[in-house]
Amino acid sequence: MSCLTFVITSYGTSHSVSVSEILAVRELDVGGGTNDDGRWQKMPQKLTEAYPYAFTVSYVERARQHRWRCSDVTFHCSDGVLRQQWIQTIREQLTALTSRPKHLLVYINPYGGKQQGECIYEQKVAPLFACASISTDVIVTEHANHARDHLKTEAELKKYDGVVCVGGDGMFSEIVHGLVSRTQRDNGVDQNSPEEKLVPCSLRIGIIPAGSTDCICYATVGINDPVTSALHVIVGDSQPMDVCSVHHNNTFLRYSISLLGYGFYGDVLADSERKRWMGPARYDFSGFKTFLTHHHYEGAVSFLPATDILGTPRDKTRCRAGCFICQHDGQLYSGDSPEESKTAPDVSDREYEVGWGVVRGKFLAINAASMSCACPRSPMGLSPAAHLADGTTDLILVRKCSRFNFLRHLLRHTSKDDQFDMTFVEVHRVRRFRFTPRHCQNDSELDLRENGKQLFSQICRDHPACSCSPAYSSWNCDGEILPHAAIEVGVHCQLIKLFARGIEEQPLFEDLANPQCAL
Ligand SMILES: CCCCCCCCCCCCC/C=C/[C@@H](O)[C@H](COP(=O)(O)O)NC(=O)CCCCC
Ligand SMILES: Nc1ncnc2c1ncn2[C@@H]1O[C@H](COP(=O)(O)OP(=O)(O)O)[C@@H](O)[C@H]1O
Ligand SMILES: [Ca+2]
Repeated sequence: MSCLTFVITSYGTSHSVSVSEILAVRELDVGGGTNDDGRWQKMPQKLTEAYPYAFTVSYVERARQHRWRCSDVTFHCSDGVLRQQWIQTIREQLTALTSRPKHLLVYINPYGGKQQGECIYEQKVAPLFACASISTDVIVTEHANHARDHLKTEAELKKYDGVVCVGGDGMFSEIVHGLVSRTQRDNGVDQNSPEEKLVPCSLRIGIIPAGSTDCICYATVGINDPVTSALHVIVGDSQPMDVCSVHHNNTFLRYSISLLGYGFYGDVLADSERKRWMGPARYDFSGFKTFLTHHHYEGAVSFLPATDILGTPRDKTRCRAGCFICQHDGQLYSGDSPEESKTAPDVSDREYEVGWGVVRGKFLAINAASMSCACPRSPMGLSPAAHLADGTTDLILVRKCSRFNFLRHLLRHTSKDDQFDMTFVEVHRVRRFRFTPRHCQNDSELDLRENGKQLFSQICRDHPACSCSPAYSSWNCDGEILPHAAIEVGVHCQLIKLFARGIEEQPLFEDLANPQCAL
């Protein structure tokens, strides 16, 4: 990686910036004393006299908790020709970085989170894209599924180097559905077949967090911060991600990237949707209420364990930037046997159809986490050792237990304690799974739900003191409710790519305010 190294004379220390982390370079009018953005430059008189020709380099600076900031360093030259040579050379180096996007399609959900999407984009993100000479087409959505349908049918995707969504996990899910469906249609792939091998999407997706949970951003960047996310887009990062497909009776329902949760998380979501006016706090309210109702659900979970992989859900190591396991698609054997290593295991690989396991019983929660699902509420996540791009999902089964024990389990999500180290919890790293609720024997499941059983569920939900449990919960699929309880799920290894790099290990910090350098 090429590095621009500069000496900071005022401190007598040296500091290097990788070209890949330079955002832009521009001339500076020393006489005027201000930057392009109007910020006042403090320049010693002697320096400006001896070196009157200046230029400013904007680059990525790392701050605490995985936060990135745009910093400026100003260089002073003794003559104008030298300055032009420097500016031209840096611009040539930046142009050679082919992974950087030049033209982006941006969707803003004005309705997600605290309804600040437009303001966040205009104030924090658009100026950075402009500084990095990225042009954009911006669409503020007018209704749910606007972005999904636009991507699926209308958007001229060839014009763009990526798609950016400003919103939460639900908005990101819309973008994924639009892009994945469009890619399958363009390649003649039938999404309704659970066995079908899907074609990966070529366009990368950027997430500017402006939703309620924003767990996909948090788990891929390490923080929910619009500026940090915008900078990851500008430098052209690329992080592959697994995607789960969800089917019911050979009919495609949805894709899931983070959490598929039945029981507790399904009930929290169903209740919280009626309280959207509360904003992100709706999850705390509904979470507490759902915890008090303490409903369990009966059924059978069958699953195909990923036995041929590196890593387990109980590992102490974490998926981080440059993760070794994800680089090898999670496979145990790589390198020596070319055929084995080239093909990522996928839901369509028949050889994996052997060795299914089955667990029957009463469950408080059935969760599938294709990634850690870390978020501000749970900084380690639902499955702290899950990988972003290993072709597996962690299936977490929480059996019926006392309220006290369930509370202990939930509270462990907020600390470093192991939430799986409890007798009523089991976790399996799987490639596929199915769930069949006990009362679901055939296709009439939905009819039943819409009639008597649904009514029964509602009565029980409204009377938490009642000791009986409803027959069905709902699936929470990245924050959207699924209409079916009986589902079949398969993981598609690295189907999409984000403008992210995974969570970086924490660096040491230096405080370099407004450095000035002589060349
Ligand atoms: C009594 C203490 C309880 C503490 C429990 C903490 C556990 C939190 C784990 C959260 C996992 C979140 C997984 C992500 C799900 C999102 O996809 C989804 C939609 O997000 P968004 O579109 O941005 O709103 N969010 C949820 O389903 C919220 C679940 C909150 C549960 C309390
Ligand atoms: N303009 C709009 N009006 C209403 N709903 C929208 C609009 N644009 C997107 N949506 C929907 O809003 C829902 C929530 O969006 P999201 O950005 O995830 O916010 P939150 O994190 O608060 O749930 C998603 O289901 C998405 O489809
Ligand atoms: Ca995974």
